[in-house]
Amino acid sequence: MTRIAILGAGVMGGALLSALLRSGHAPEDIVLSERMAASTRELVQQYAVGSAPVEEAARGAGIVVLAVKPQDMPGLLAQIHDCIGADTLVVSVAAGISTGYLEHRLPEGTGVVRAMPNTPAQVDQGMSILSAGRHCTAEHLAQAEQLAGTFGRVLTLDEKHQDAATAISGSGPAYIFYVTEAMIEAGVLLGLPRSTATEMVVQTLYGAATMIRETGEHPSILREQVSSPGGTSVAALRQLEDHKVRAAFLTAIEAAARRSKELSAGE
Ligand SMILES: NC(=O)C1=CN([C@@H]2O[C@H](COP(=O)(O)OP(=O)(O)OC[C@H]3O[C@@H](n4cnc5c(N)ncnc54)[C@H](O)[C@@H]3O)[C@@H](O)[C@H]2O)C=CC1
Ligand SMILES: O=C(O)[C@@H]1CCC=N1
Repeated sequence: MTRIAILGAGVMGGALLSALLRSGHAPEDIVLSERMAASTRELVQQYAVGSAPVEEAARGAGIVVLAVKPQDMPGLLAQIHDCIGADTLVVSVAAGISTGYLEHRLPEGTGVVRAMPNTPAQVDQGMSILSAGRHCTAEHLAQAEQLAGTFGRVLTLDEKHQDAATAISGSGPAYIFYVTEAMIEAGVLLGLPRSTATEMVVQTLYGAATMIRETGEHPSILREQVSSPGGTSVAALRQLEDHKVRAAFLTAIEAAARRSKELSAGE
């Protein structure tokens, strides 16, 4: 089986590691490299996978996953440059880092895929957007799609959409968690015990998301079904409009996309 090296085992690298194991990859086919010794020890003990310095982990791997912060990418690429084989696929999950940037810092002709996953990958409900680099073959892309498919849904899009993908689905869970927190806080304000408010909010989010997926209806139709004339929902929605919550989402998501562009240091 293809050996997979995960370089950087923080939130995303760790999520990928556990998803691969859940989906049946053998621990001996996965090697991780993490510069924080305590995290490495914990993951190696928990998952029985091997660990090695980045150079060693990358050498001989069929797929090398780069899961470090964008700021750490130049150093990592310099470290592994001479360890990438001719057929190795390099998959980067870093926000803002383009395939061109990676290709310029890896051996000429390296197959590269830029991926934008999200943290629901931890529970196999991820959303990953993939974009192929210049030297990425159909087989490379299929490998990357299969890899990302182990922890959720996958879309393959032109790279020009990656900043939008980062802003919508990459960072998206943060907005949903923020809304969740706010709704729980509102329940507490109305006198509910925090645990009761949490259960109500979480099941409501889960139910609403499931409804959107299963009915295929536009969210505005589903919202109208909840909003009885002169009732409670319209009273609340009017406040959300008055406080420009929709406009705030547009501005916020634009800011995330802008930040994704800024993180890209060019080629
Ligand atoms: N957290 C998220 O929701 C998402 C993160 N991403 C991207 O994933 C990448 C990683 O993000 P997180 O996992 O959140 O960060 P993190 O900080 O949790 O993990 C990064 C890990 O890389 C390690 N590291 C850095 N340089 C290293 C090196 N040279 N050798 C070995 N290990 C090294 C760090 O010690 C750290 O544990 C980022 O580029 C981010 O843009 C993408 C989608 C979602
Ligand atoms: O906030 C970030 O920069 C990363 C990329 C997408 C989600 N988390």
